Amino acid sequence: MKVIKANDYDAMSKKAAEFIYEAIKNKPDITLGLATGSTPHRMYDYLADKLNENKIDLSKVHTVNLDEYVGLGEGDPQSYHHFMHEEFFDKVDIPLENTHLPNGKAGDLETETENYEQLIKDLGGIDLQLLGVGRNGHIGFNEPGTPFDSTTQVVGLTDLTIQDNSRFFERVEDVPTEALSMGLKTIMDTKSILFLASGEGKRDAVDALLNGEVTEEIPVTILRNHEDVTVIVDKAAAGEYIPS
Ligand SMILES: O=P(O)(O)OC[C@H]1O[C@](O)(CO)[C@@H](O)[C@@H]1O
Repeated sequence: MKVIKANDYDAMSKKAAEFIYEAIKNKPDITLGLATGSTPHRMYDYLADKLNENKIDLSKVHTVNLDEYVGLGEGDPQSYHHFMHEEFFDKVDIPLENTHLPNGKAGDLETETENYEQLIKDLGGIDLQLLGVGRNGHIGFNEPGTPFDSTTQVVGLTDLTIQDNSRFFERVEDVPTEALSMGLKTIMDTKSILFLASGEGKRDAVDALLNGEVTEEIPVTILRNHEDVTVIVDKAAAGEYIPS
C-alpha cells in the first residue's frame, strides 16, 4: 500500500485529481470506477479542469460507479446519478453512453445487480477504482459484516450511514434505507485502487486500514489484501501533522 499524506482537504483533492489524470493519460481507454460523497467532491472539480485545460480525449474512457440508492435515479437531486452529472459528467467531454451507475429504480433489483456485474466484466474489469470510506469503515455501501466474497448486491444501510448521509436530504426519514452496491469482491477484483479520506471523522477507519487486522467487521480492512492500493489522506484523517 502506498500512502500519500496531504496537508488538508484541498491538497488531498489536488493530488487525487493529478493521480487520476495521469491514469487517464497513460491509458486513454481506461475503465474508471467512481465514487460519490463529500470526499471526492473537490477532486472532481480539479480533475474536470485539468482534463479540459489539456483537451484530453475522453472518447474511449468508461466509468462505472460504486453505488446508488434504491428508489432514486436520474431526476432525483439526492441520487448518485444526479451527483455524478453535476460534479463531473456534465463538465467534461465524456460520452454519456460510456458512463454507468446501478439503476436504483430497476423493477427487478436482483437482475440489475447481475447485469451490473456482467457490465463490469464486459468492460474488461475496472482499471482504477476510486474509494472513499464511511466512518464505520464501509466502502461502497458495504456495511460492517458484509461478506468479503460479495458481488454487486442490494444492501441495507446502518443507522450511522443513514444519519451521516442525511445531510444531503431534507429529513433523515427521506434517506433510503437500501442501496445497490458493488460488493467487496467486485472492489477487490479491480486492478488498482485510489483510496481517499479527509477529516477527523475518518481517523478510525484510516487507522484500521493502515494498521488494523483484516476483518469483515471493518470492510475497509479488506484493502490490505489488495496488491495495488494508493491511499491519499489529509492530516486530520491521518491523525498527525503533515507539513504542506
Ligand atoms: O465521502 P463521504 O460523503 O464521507 O462518504 C463516504 C462514503 O460513503 C459512500 O458515499 C456510501 O455511503 C461512499 O461511496 C463514500 O465513499
